[in-house]
Amino acid sequence: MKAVHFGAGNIGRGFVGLLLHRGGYEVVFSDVAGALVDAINAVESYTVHEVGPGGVDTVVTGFRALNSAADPDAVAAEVATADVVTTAVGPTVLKFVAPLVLAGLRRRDPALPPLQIMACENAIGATDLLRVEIVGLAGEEWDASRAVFANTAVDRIVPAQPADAGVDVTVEPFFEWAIERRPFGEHPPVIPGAHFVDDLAPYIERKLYTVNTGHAATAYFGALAGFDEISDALGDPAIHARVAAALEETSELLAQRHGLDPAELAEYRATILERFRNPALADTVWRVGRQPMRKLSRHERFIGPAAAAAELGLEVDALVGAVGAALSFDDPADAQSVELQRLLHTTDAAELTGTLTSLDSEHPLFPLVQAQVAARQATLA
Ligand SMILES: NC(=O)c1ccc[n+]([C@@H]2O[C@H](COP(=O)([O-])OP(=O)(O)OC[C@H]3O[C@@H](n4cnc5c(N)ncnc54)[C@H](O)[C@@H]3O)[C@@H](O)[C@H]2O)c1
Ligand SMILES: O=P(O)(O)OC[C@@H](O)[C@@H](O)[C@H](O)[C@H](O)CO
Repeated sequence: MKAVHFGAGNIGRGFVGLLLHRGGYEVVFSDVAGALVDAINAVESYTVHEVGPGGVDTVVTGFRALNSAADPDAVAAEVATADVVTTAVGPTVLKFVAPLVLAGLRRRDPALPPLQIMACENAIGATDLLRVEIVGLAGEEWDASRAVFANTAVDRIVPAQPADAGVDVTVEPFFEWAIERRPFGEHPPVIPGAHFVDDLAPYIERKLYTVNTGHAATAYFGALAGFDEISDALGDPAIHARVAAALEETSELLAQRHGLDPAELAEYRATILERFRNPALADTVWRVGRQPMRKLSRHERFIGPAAAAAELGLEVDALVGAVGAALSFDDPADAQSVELQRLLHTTDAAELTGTLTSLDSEHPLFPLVQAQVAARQATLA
């Protein structure tokens, strides 16, 4: 069995590649970073180090890597004969992966089973997004019987890796991978430890609106207070209280929307905050806060739950406070952070609120976010 995995970065090697290897797939990593591709091809194995309570080391073998920027044709040839395609490139990069997957499908022997495609990104409906890109490129030639698409929710914290780590990856021991079951019919992919579910919505929303809302809130409050590391930021009682309050608001929404048990949600929140506090993980506010404009967009970790909660008349003060902290995220190395700070200097508060969140000005959340934008602009004047 063979899997082609796009994005040989932190989660690609430290989670998706690892579980595909455990499932018995040969893993062909495809990446645009030439030095990373060379480094992967220079070794016969790499080690995933789990740090924290119960952590173990796992040696991964049976992989190779291709440079999709230098040799897209080779990638298409691998896709043509693969069983599974996965991605972990970031939601905004899926449109660049789509042409390669389509090129592989065009070359695929019609006698082969449908290609099983799963995008493993932090976004609701990421695989749907990839499917729309592929189908759009194919136009009238699209043959829906050649591929199956399943949305997934992946959870494991994999920080940026030290420069001297080679292709080894340090990760937390915890992981969760929920995958839509129905698209696969009787033939799901072999991924030990993953669970297949009929309705992914509660899983992806619980994950994105708890793990990622809490993580990003910690990063933005932490950066504002001068912390570099997530574990240190959460050690600050004032930041802990603000993050916990934001997660109580998202839990209330999840309980109402999906009927999730409040006591189980409280336990889930506690586990997650404990994961963030893992001192062995060396995760930074800069990685976790990366791409703040993506994180402030309509269906993402802040505006997604806050908009839905506001529509239901639920509390959103803590989430709105976290949005305010996100507006202060100022990392010269992050293109979206630079653009956000530029827009704050140049754009009227109401217009910028609409640009960032895509909320209608009549939406009950709109004036609350606009007030945060105006307050941030007042500090810059
Ligand atoms: N790191 C985590 O803790 C974690 C956990 C769950 C989900 N995710 C999600 O996984 C995705 C990747 O995150 P990451 O932390 O591994 O980032 P990363 O930057 O470590 O890895 C992304 C990789 O994608 C590669 N890439 C960029 N453009 C590409 C292209 N066109 N084709 C092939 N490869 C390309 C990059 O070179 C890089 O190696 C994101 O959507 C993220 O939200 C990350
Ligand atoms: O990858 P992002 O930028 O969407 O979010 C940053 C982190 O919150 C994220 O990578 C988490 O570590 C991960 O989602 C944990 O499962």
